[in-house]
Amino acid sequence: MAIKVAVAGASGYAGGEFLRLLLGHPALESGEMEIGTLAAGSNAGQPLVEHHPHLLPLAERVLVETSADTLAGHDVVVLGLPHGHSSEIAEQLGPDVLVVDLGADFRLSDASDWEAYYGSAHAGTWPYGLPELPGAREALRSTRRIAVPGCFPTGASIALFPAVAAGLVDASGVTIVSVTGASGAGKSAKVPMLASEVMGSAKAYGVTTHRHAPEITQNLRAVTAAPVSVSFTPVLAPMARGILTTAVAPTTATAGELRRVYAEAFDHEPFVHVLPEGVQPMTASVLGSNAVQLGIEVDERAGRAVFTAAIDNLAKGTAGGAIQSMNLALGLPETAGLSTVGLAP
Ligand SMILES: NC(=O)C1=CN([C@@H]2O[C@H](COP(=O)(O)OP(=O)(O)OC[C@H]3O[C@@H](n4cnc5c(N)ncnc54)[C@H](OP(=O)(O)O)[C@@H]3O)[C@@H](O)[C@H]2O)C=CC1
Ligand SMILES: CC(=O)N[C@@H](CCC(=O)OP(=O)(O)O)C(=O)O
Repeated sequence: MAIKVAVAGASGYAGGEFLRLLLGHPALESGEMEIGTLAAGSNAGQPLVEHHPHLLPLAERVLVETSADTLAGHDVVVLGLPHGHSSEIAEQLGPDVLVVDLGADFRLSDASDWEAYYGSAHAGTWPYGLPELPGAREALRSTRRIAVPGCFPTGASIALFPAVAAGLVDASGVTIVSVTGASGAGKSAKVPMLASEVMGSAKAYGVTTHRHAPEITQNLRAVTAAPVSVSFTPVLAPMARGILTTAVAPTTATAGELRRVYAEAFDHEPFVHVLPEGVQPMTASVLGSNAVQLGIEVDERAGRAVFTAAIDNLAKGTAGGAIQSMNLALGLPETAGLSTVGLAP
């Protein structure tokens, strides 16, 4: 019997990217996997391709409403819904169903962090879909519930955790600035995402308040007993996709010491590529792929380590990361359906 996959939020950016990647998945091509229900909210009843003209192999598919009934009878249910909508649906799906939540509902373990940043009751915590973090891959192999990380925490956590775990940076003084494309806000975003407002300008937002600060902090606290304090600022830039994160922390380590620790952490990781000294990542190099490109430098005059990370927010930052974790949970090759080569220039 083929593994049947349903996608809720299929008309959205994250759901659409999940489907694009799934269409190239070898299990789909071999018939081991099939695409079942494609669900939406207010756009239920419309053809999928009206929202995703690039998904032509699914040209016959019509979006249905999102409910426990329409999502029943699947082996995998992917939820690409706005925050706060996943737990009600997930509760109604059986424990044997693999539920992959692209939203934030189950990422944070501290209920008070959730309440402070999201302003609602905490739904719970699921295994975190970032296999590169220590211990995460093993947990994902045996789970039926996956909380896919936020796009900013994906790049920032990968950029920082080896240095923090090895005690090579002062984790109480981490400053992160991430430049992001507009698709991170979802297709429903209007002002200030109109092309006329995004093109030709860059602007910081969520300064001191962004909800990904506690998620990044949680990921770093998981690898060290030392104090962790993170300042996080996102910057919206005129591009459709991509995130370039710059993470800076005090250090007395040399670049060589840092590079040895990062080689140990990532030499065997299929999607994380540490670039040679002096070479900086760029978002174009990872677009459409599941790759993370990392730069590692030490500013000796300032006593700071400077880590840079490029990801595609919709690929490794959401749908690609989701497929990587889904593969692990289904016992499929972790890299199936995922490219490591981006679209540059
Ligand atoms: N965009 C990104 O880079 C990232 C997104 N995510 C997360 O993925 C999730 C989806 O984001 P994204 O795709 O960008 O958002 P979009 O706004 O592009 O899509 C939202 C989807 O949810 C559906 N939806 C909205 N309200 C309801 C409802 N009440 N009931 C059922 N379906 C509903 C929409 O359907 P309809 O078209 O009918 O309105 C649409 O399919 C969010 O939780 C987001 O935080 C995570 C990481 C990165
Ligand atoms: C440009 C832009 O608005 N980006 C979004 C990132 C969305 C995302 O990845 O994260 P969640 O899954 O936690 O919503 C933001 O800053 O809120």
